[in-house]
Amino acid sequence: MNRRYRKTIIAGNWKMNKTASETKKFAEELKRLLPRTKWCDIVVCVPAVNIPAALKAFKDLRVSVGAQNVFYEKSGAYTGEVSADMLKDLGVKYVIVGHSERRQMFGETDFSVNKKVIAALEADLHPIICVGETLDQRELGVTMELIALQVKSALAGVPAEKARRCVIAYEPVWAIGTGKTATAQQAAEVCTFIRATIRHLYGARIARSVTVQYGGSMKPSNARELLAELDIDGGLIGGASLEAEQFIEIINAANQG
Ligand SMILES: O=C[C@H](O)COP(=O)(O)O
Repeated sequence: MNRRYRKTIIAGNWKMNKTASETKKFAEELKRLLPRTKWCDIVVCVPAVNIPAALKAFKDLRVSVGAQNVFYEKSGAYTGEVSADMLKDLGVKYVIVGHSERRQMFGETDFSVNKKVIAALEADLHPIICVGETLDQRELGVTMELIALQVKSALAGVPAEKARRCVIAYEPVWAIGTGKTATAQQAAEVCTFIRATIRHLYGARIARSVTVQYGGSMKPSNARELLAELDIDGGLIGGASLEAEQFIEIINAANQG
């Protein structure tokens, strides 16, 4: 089975939720519930201001801490921004790039996503690159073209040895925070297409090793079915990652997949 070539990653995206003390409380609950053996990697992407608290709280749990955004310049007059080197220096391992909320509300484009991916990789971070279509785009029948464009743009100029460190998260915009999940078949179809796009860019060996996640209303009740699909190597989870018990159920589903 090809999955042995790549990591299964269950990543929580807390978005703009939880204070530093709530982060500590969550880590304590997670510690109590965490299975002894974990086949999947676990990541929690917290608000930037809570990264030090999260690193401290998750230190002994083998849970990696991720950021939700990064700026592509190394340093300078960019008020409010955080560089990849700053994240790396703190001990962050993953960073979400191009989430649809950032594309829709904060003017993120395929061009800035590409610059952020390159900056993250230069700092030895693992970018979690989000791609996904809106409902209009799905209904117009242009999902695959759009996904190919987003994947190719994000990886433009990224050499093969760095591409294998990227994670791609397929997040249909219509399924984010709506309670509507893509069916396992819909999600798998796009995740397989993402892998084919990577194969086209970098060849079969790299395509086999890149983790492709699904995100969009993933929860305990649908995680097992989604994660059973061979080309879905984990999840990027919003709402259900805020409750330790639900997050653990998804981790357990990945462990059994
Ligand atoms: O990054 C996570 C996604 O936006 C999914 O969020 P959700 O699980 O709340 O739908």
